[in-house]
Amino acid sequence: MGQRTLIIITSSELIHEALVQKGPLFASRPRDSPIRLVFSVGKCAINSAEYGPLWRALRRNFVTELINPNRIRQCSWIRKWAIETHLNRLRVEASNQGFVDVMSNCRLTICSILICLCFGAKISEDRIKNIESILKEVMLITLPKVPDFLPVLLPLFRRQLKEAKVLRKKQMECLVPLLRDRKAFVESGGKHSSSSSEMASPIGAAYIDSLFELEPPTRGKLGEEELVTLVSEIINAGTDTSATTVEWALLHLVMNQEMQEKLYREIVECVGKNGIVSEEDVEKMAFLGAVVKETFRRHPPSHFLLSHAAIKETELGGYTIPADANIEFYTAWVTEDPDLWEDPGEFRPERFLSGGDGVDVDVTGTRGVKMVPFGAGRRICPAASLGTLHVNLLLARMVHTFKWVPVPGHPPDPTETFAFTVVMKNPLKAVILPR
Ligand code: HEM
Repeated sequence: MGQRTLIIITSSELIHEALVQKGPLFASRPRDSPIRLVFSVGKCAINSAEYGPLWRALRRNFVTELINPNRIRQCSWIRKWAIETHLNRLRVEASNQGFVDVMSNCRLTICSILICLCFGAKISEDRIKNIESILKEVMLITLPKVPDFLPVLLPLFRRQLKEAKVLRKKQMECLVPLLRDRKAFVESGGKHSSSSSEMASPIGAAYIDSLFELEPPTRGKLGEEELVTLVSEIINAGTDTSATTVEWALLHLVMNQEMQEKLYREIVECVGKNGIVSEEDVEKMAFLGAVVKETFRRHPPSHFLLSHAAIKETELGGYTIPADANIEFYTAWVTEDPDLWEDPGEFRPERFLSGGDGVDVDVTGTRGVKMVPFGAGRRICPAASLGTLHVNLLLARMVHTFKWVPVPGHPPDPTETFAFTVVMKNPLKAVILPR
């Protein structure tokens, strides 16, 4: 890999011009650093004509098999099961230690939902914890590093390359058994039973089934290495982003009890004090939607988008972008811009209600870039609606079931730190009181 120019784009107009107006000229940059390649086999046949068609086939498959509205409805039992388990776990944790840790619980719950969506299997909490921690390590080791931009420095990263290979082995060991179980289950028409997991219905119930079948153009079926990579990417892409959002939203609700009461009242008006919030209910809750949007604006889980590359020399906003330049988009900047937002540093969900400065915002960025928590253009997060549903539902059920208050003597600390997503440096702890 030769040396490439690195360009970081921060302006709202240039992000829009590059990703929406000139999208095809700013293609995805396949993961091609040696450390990333350890985890990206196959999907990432660099410099090969295969990458584009394979990526498009996977994306199409993702949309039809994982996030179409019918499939989302079919899988609502998974969220119900995972969130009930989540609320019980919080009760136990609170009675054992007097408070709960928000992030670790939300990560575990979202991760269990995504594992179940992918493999159609309910597995033990210890196994979910093991998968979650291995995938978190994978995510951290594959973050962009200096040799991604300056390959000449690669020799300094030999130790990390070795560590990456050991980690890849662990990743395969924890996911391949699930994958083989599911395959045997599907091939036996639902008769095969495994001692290590409880399988859901074999037909159409697990995302991995569609990957077993997939035959992308120019190549045969995907192998186990590739399947593990693809499923890990989905679990990683959906876990931290959603869990971080719930944690930041709750931080504001803990610090501002009036806001929390307003949200609680909206939920009770919709489902009653003892009802159970459903997926249809959350769509009717305007204030909940506003709290979640304001969280995406004020605390976008990811400050940068995925890497892009200029496929040929291109003009952007009057500048010449050289062919093959690495383009990074720093999108968090636009949500802090006082020309685009009133008092951008304030957390004020009402800005997304009638008359507010955010009410007409297009979060897909198609009509202009004011906030793009899911990216924009051809590479926009394919699961934005599913991610939003997970956040809305989890937050609504947590606020409906418990009143959230600060731990006495330990006020929440809103300092940020970077760990793939931008998270709270000191994870949120709170006391929960039954409603
Ligand atoms: C609150 C939740 C979420 C947020 C804020 C979020 C945000 C993002 C962002 C910013 C990107 C990069 C887009 C770009 O570079 O233009 C992305 C990509 C992606 N997201 Fe999400 N996401 C969320 C939930 C999910 C969920 C639940 C899944 C899976 C079920 C998922 C799967 C993906 C995948 C597979 C990609 C990569 C697409 C590609 O390679 O083209 N995301 N997401």
